[in-house]
Amino acid sequence: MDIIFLRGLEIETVIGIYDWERKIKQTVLIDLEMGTDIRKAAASDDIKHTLDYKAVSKRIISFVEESDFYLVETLAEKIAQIVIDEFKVPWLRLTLNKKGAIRKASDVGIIIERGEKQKYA
Ligand SMILES: Nc1nc2c(c(=O)[nH]1)N=C([C@H](O)[C@@H](O)CO)CN2
Repeated sequence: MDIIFLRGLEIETVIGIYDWERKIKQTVLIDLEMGTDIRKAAASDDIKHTLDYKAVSKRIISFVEESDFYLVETLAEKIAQIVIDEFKVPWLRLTLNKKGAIRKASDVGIIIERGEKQKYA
């Protein structure tokens, strides 16, 4: 299985469990690894034979900007489901970093893996 990755996608959104967090936008950083088979695209040199990482990033940005979840868990799970369902990705690993949420920590967040890693011949 090959991997297409997207790192450091920075998006402003409403996220958090406290009252003050419901009134402001905070930054989340998203890293995504998506399982795929890149060989057809490599052989044809044609975007239609691969996962378009620009299309994925635009969809995630638009979803996250409009969202207002309480937990990072919920936001991460929803993003994962969109990528799997709409882009036919069989496996992904998603890191959601709510940078600055913990005063004495540089980073805090969640890493999830969903789907099955494929074995290609
Ligand atoms: N497991 C989680 N713990 C916490 C979350 C969360 O989303 N998942 N959120 C908060 C607050 O919103 C925090 O980010 C603000 O400081 C606390 N714990």
